[in-house]
Amino acid sequence: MNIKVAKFGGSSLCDASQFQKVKKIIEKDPERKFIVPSAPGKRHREDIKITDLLYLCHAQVSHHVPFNEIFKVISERFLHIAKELSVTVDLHAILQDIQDHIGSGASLDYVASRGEYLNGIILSHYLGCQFLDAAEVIMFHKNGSIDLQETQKRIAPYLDDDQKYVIPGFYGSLPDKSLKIFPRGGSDITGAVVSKSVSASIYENWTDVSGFLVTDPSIIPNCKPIETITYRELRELSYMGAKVLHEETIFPVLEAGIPINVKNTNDPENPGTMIVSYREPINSTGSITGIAGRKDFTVLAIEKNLMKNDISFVRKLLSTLENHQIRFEHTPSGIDSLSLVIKSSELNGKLDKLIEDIHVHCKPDLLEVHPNMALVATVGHGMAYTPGISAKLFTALYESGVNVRMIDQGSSEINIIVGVENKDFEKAVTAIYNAFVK
Ligand SMILES: Nc1ncnc2c1ncn2[C@@H]1O[C@H](COP(=O)(O)OP(=O)(O)O)[C@@H](O)[C@H]1O
Ligand SMILES: N[C@@H](CC(=O)OP(=O)(O)O)C(=O)O
Repeated sequence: MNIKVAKFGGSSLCDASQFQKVKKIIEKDPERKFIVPSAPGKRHREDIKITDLLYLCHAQVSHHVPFNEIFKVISERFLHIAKELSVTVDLHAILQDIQDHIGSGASLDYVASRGEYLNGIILSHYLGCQFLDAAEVIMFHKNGSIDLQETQKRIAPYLDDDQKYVIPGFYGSLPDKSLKIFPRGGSDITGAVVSKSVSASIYENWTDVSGFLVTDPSIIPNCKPIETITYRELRELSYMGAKVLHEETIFPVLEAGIPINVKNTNDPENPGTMIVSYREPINSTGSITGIAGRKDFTVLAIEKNLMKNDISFVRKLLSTLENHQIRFEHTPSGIDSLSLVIKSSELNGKLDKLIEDIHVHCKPDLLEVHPNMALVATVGHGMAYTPGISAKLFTALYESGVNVRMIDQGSSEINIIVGVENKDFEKAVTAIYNAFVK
């Protein structure tokens, strides 16, 4: 029998009524054998995710401030879900144990992971499935990278029975048995790691939208969904800010070619989006796959006459960044000019010294700092080979009055990135969407 892995995000498990939808989905398909839950997410716009409350608990304890009030909110949320679902597991004892551990200075990774752990326990009881603690099966190397071989070995004993298993998302264990979490949003990565480890026929990622949409629905309401997208396109879009899937999700499933199906827990019959290794390139109708972007970058624009003749210039510039431990995103360049696009958060408290050091080591003729920039990526497999795409994109931006401050097609032929001012970000996304999709 094929094995399917089904990951349910925090929005799919935010309250008892969402759990009921999840149960129907799991019961509908016997192949859905491994279920990966996140912690309860937001029930409405102003709500707070359980994971955020757990981070807050840890911060309170590290500042020697009482955390009991916040922990009470967390406990009540889980107890309420369990009560509404008539789940009889003794949550009080488990919650007390967690509270004691947090109070005695448990690690951030332990504290942050408890939302998935508790949700996993409730979900497994509610579904009548086995609970498989991620601490026992999702294994990391000492250096913090995922140990796929060991994970596969640990999950192997559970493959051939007729049980279904709930494995909480977001965390696993280091070789010394301490807990380690993935980056925020990382339950998606757990789902991919489990899929790879069990050679799943498909990795279903259940969320609150009907698949990967062409762009962020908070900018374009009723945005069109993407039917099929390649891993590479997805990687570009999620790296550039499309929130649905964590940007590292594809790596475990990429080599094995396991398709990811993004589906909507609130509309389970909708086919959602299939993420696959290959699809036909976009054709001469000039369509695109998606648009994503982020605000708050700073561009350092550097000019130096005969820059290309100074063979050590780029090395000196990048060494200066390295000395300050600053990561950059893009480096569009011209004959005698080069720009560094850096997340503004990377520069906090470091900008003045960085500029001083660039002047000392690289001696540029001109160095300008442009803060408050946003990047907008338009992504589509085969875009570079399709005449007219750039013209359409830049015409749309021009006609909307968006001032394009930077262009970067990079070496990947599936992406055109433009830099605009933060204030023009939504306008730029809307202009591109209307030109290509509407
Ligand atoms: N391109 C996009 N397609 C779909 N959703 C997007 C996109 N960009 C941003 N989003 C947002 O991502 C949300 C789903 O991601 P997330 O909140 O992490 O879900 P989950 O709780 O299921 O993990 C959607 O509700 C939507 O608001
Ligand atoms: N709960 C964790 C992990 C996660 O992936 O959550 P979600 O699936 O709701 O994005 C977080 O908030 O970061």
